[in-house]
Amino acid sequence: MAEHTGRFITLEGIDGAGKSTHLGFIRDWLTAHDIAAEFTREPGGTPLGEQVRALLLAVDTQVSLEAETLLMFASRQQLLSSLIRPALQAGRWVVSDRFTDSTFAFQGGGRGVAAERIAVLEDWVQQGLQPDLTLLFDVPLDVASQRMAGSRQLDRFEQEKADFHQRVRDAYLQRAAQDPRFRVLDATRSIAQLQQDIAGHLAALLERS
Ligand SMILES: Nc1ncnc2c1ncn2[C@@H]1O[C@H](COP(=O)(O)OP(=O)(O)O)[C@@H](O)[C@H]1O
Ligand SMILES: Cc1cn([C@H]2C[C@H](O)[C@@H](COP(=O)(O)OP(=O)(O)O)O2)c(=O)[nH]c1=O
Repeated sequence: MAEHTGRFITLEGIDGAGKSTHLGFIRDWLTAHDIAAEFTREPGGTPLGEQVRALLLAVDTQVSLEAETLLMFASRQQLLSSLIRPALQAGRWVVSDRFTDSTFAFQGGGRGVAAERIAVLEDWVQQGLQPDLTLLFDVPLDVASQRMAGSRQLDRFEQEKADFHQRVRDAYLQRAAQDPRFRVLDATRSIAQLQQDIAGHLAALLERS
């Protein structure tokens, strides 16, 4: 028997790919289908997680790559135990703006932490729980940086050089190729085209028993 009855959806992509833009659309789609859902984000989503987020995104924070990885998982454990698991067990859907694939992509691909090490933390913290559907918003770096230009103050990750973001994108695509829970969206297309695709993926997930 499945561990939970709700569905767990995660949104992933390099910074500026456009994933946060679609949260409102997903919220409206779920409401229109009478589905109760929780929306959250990583790092963050709980009082402790939001403090971790503030620390990790601040441009003047000095942190080793191991400590950064562990803090991502500390925030994740808190979020899983206080929000994600209870919601799924109660039959609610959960939509998270980033989850563990971000750690494999940013700390793994971007910073060079071994994927095997991240997988140990994943097993410990998630105990087998995985998203049911992961939407990967994929764009070339130049499109993402154009989208971010002028529109926001860059955080500690966004300030990284282009080769870091290229490794993050490559790590995402490599991971997506190995796991059927991913849907890779060509996020260079218009918001309307993307929403059409997203609606199709949500409908398919709703149909899945
Ligand atoms: N498909 C799209 N086409 C054009 N602009 C987009 C598209 N998706 C998002 N944007 C714009 O790109 C910027 C970054 O989007 P955002 O959703 O904040 O990215 P992310 O959450 O992936 O970092 C925003 O200004 C947003 O309006
Ligand atoms: C969840 C997670 C996020 N991150 C990074 C990716 C992002 O640059 C940053 C915050 O994500 P995000 O919320 O996408 O930033 P924004 O609000 O600016 O769109 O944290 C990691 O490096 N590892 C992780 O495990």
